Amino acid sequence: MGDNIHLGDRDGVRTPMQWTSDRNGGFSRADPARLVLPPIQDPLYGFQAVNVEAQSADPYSMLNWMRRMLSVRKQHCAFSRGSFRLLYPVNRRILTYLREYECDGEMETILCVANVSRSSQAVELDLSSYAGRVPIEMLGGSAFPQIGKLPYLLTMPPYGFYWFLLASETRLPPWHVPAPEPLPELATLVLRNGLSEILETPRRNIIENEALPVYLPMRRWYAGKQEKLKSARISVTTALPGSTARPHVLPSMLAEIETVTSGGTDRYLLPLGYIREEDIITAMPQQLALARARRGRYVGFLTDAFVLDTFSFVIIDMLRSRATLPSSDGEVQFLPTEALDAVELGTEPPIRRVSSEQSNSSLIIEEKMVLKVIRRLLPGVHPEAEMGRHLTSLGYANAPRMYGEVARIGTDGTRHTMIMVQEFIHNQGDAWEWVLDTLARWIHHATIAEPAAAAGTTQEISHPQDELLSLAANLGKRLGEMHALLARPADDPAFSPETATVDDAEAWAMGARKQLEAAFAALQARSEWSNEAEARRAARLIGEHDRLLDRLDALAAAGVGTLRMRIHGDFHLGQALVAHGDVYIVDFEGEPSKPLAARREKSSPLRDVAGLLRSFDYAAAFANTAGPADLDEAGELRKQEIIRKFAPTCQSAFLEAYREAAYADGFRIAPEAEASLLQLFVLEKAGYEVCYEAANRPTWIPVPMNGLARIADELLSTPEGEASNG
Ligand SMILES: Nc1ncnc2c1ncn2[C@@H]1O[C@H](COP(=O)(O)OP(=O)(O)O)[C@@H](O)[C@H]1O
Ligand SMILES: O=P(O)(O)O[C@H]1O[C@H](CO)[C@@H](O[C@H]2O[C@H](CO)[C@@H](O)[C@H](O)[C@H]2O)[C@H](O)[C@H]1O
Repeated sequence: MGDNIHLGDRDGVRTPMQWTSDRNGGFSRADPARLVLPPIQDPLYGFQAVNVEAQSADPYSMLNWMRRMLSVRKQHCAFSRGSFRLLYPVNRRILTYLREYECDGEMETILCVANVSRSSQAVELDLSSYAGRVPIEMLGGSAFPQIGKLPYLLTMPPYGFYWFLLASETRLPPWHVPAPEPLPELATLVLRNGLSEILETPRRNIIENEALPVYLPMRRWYAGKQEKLKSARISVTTALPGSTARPHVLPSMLAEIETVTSGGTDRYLLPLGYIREEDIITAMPQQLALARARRGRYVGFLTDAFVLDTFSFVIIDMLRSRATLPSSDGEVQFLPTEALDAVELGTEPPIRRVSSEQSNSSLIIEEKMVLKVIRRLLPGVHPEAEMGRHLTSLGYANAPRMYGEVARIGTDGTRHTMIMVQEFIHNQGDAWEWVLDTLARWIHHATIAEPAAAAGTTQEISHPQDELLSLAANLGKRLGEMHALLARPADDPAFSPETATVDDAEAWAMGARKQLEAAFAALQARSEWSNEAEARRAARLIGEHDRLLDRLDALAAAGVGTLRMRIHGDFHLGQALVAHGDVYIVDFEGEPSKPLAARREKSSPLRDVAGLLRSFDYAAAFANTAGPADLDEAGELRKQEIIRKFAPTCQSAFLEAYREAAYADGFRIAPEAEASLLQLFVLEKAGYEVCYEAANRPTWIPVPMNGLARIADELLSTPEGEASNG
């Protein structure tokens, strides 16, 4: 600022500092004509246009940019003391180097990439030795796609640059959907006619003994990752008909895979289909392939039929015709609801896959319906299908309408729900993503944009904090309304509310005890923590085991006489869709690791409330590891203050709105019972989360572990019989 490149020698940088737009740029009150070297008057760079006062007020000015760069640089020793290693990408217009420095036992790695040319460039970097790490852009705090074994592609604007912190997997952004990892090597099967031939030897042996043992542990929906897989076999199959619209496509099959691990026997649904190589237009059929399959002159893949559009079309056709298909064990029934009749689809409706790598796999058909393949098959009535029908019949408007269910009824009468189809809710994402985005905006607002807001140069229409509080209140209101409906007397015994007895309270305490014991076992089994503080916290928590469990009975006893009814069962921010300024509740299947009967049990509605309270805590913990990395000490303090404030204020707004909406028509839970039960269920939920993360996302364990440690501290610091309002 203030350089005059037209002056000779070094005088160009010796012009006075342009402080303000006042006389002489605020540098001197003297008569401008009497200055030895007058400040720059140039219309572009003169002090009227460029000065410290104006630049301080603009968060995106050169001055503030420079401050942020300096502050980032100061926070990371790797910039000043780290090792320096040049990378040599093929594109020589891109300068790339790594800085690494070990600080407090942790290696910090920074990747710097600069486009030194005047045109946009693309570059492929070999970062395979950092596979699994997540590049976090250090100025804005945004996470980039995870590094894999393949070359890492970046596009750069003219003279653009990036500084990335190569962080651990826990910093993955919520939108991140990992590309499914293909099997390292695919066997080749030969098929003459239909898919049923895979059930014959030697093809069956190849699938069961070679492909599945590698394939299953790579799937997010496979819940046995912690145990050794002893065997996997195709236990039940149901042949689906072909599609009349696509006669060249080989009919798919509903295959049920029985797995045996040290933890027991499980059953998973893996619809199988065949796709010719020439028909493949996306990577997924190949990524999710179990084997190559040759059929006549065509080469193709035996793959998860979820990725084949024809599979979904056939399921919808079967539902519309209320079909029943014979299966190797019983029959598969296609059970539509009346609501399905009102939904019309085009001849080739577009299909969008939400993700194949969740607890279940969901896809969206023509933005009208969601088809969900249930992966872990359990015997019994499926709570989501049942709740969907019931809430639709009660006229509850904030959950998707149920369109149908596909279930296999075994020869012994056992039911296994395999697929569900429901209304698609147009949405702005789920509340988890929404909360994280809004929280990040709040932090940005308070740490970077606020000085500008104070100077009146920017205007936010609404404050992110207000938006968060309003979302929290909406969540409370809609959950409360749902519970108020479910608390009403019902003809169907599966839905009629009851009063909790002493036995129920004992069962609640027992359930929480088992869950916590499993969580302690998972914590004890973990040998490595990412830092000393975490390791100490885990050890301290484990040490509180007995004292904590001793408190459960008293907490549960406070629930005697309160209402037991059907509930959501696994309510968290990811189970609410944000749409039209409102929220919609989805995924009524309950906690996926429990048997169906347990998930259908009537329980306290406060379990759902506790689930959401925990979820705000998760969001706070997640936000703490994300967000702008360029904060100076004051900015970091403000960020911490926001994160500290966020969860409790949202939790209060949520609770208040919940009570107002739920406690009506004689359904009310007294404050003391409410406080004790919330403590019990929050504890149990945190225990569940530790186990869930251990089995599914082990790098996330610290999030619920830290939560559990804090809840335990709060509880143990209050004398027994006195509930803390944590
Ligand atoms: N009815 C729906 N309308 C729109 N999107 C939905 C609907 N149901 C589910 N989704 C989307 O699919 C995601 C996963 O659905 P969910 O039922 O939670 O599956 P899972 O049982 O695998 O967790 C949700 O977070 C949401 O983004
Ligand atoms: O959505 P699902 O039915 O598959 O539920 C399971 O997975 C959830 C994570 O996807 C898990 O939720 C936990 O992580 C969430 C953030 O990803 C957080 O908002 C929740 O509060 C936390 O419990 C859920 O417990 C599990 O059952």
